[in-house]
Amino acid sequence: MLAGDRLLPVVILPDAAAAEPLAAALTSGGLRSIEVTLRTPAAIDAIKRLAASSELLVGAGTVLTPDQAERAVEAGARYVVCPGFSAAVVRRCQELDVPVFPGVATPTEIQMALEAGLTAVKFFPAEQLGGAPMVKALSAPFPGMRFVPTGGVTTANLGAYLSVPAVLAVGGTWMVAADLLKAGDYAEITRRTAAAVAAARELTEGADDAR
Ligand SMILES: O=C(O)C(=O)C[C@H](O)[C@H](O)COP(=O)(O)O
Repeated sequence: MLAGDRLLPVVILPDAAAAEPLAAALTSGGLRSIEVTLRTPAAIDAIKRLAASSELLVGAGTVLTPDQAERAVEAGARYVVCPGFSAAVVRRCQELDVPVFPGVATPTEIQMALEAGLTAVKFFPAEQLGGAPMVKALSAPFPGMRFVPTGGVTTANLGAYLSVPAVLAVGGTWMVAADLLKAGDYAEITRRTAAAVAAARELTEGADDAR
């Protein structure tokens, strides 16, 4: 699902009316998914609008409770991302048949995710936890687990993450930074998105050639 672009833009939307121009900016930058965090009152409405009107695969982020997962899925979210591991949230998503990516930071949490039947998790906050070398070290004992490092990722360091075979995709707000959304600078959002897409494509194709 996220394996195509290997990039997941994480958005904190203050105003649901920004949903459509933002979707257009991301799509023209070459992206196909978006994670709308439930950090603002506009989030559920924004998910509804994106699910109804854009070609993007829309997910909900910062999901902390089973009820939030349910509301997000009702609004049209097709996957759920959490900052940490909650067995209750994971279970509800599985009941709803929606992919869920709980956040992990330790081997213990990865084992919890494995026990819950998951094959991919978010690694959060990635840079603060030790970056790409930490993902590499954590992935060694869990060969079946894939990671989505998020937190502190930028165009400058995404290559280090995407070079780790266990990394499914990287996520973050850098392509859709709050100041750009506030200023309505969709051209810069498209520019950052296109730069990230090009960097990710180059790395992924390079890795495929080397295999
Ligand atoms: O809470 C969640 O579920 C999240 O999605 C957390 C966000 O992914 C990170 O806060 C993004 O971090 P930055 O890219 O460094 O801004």
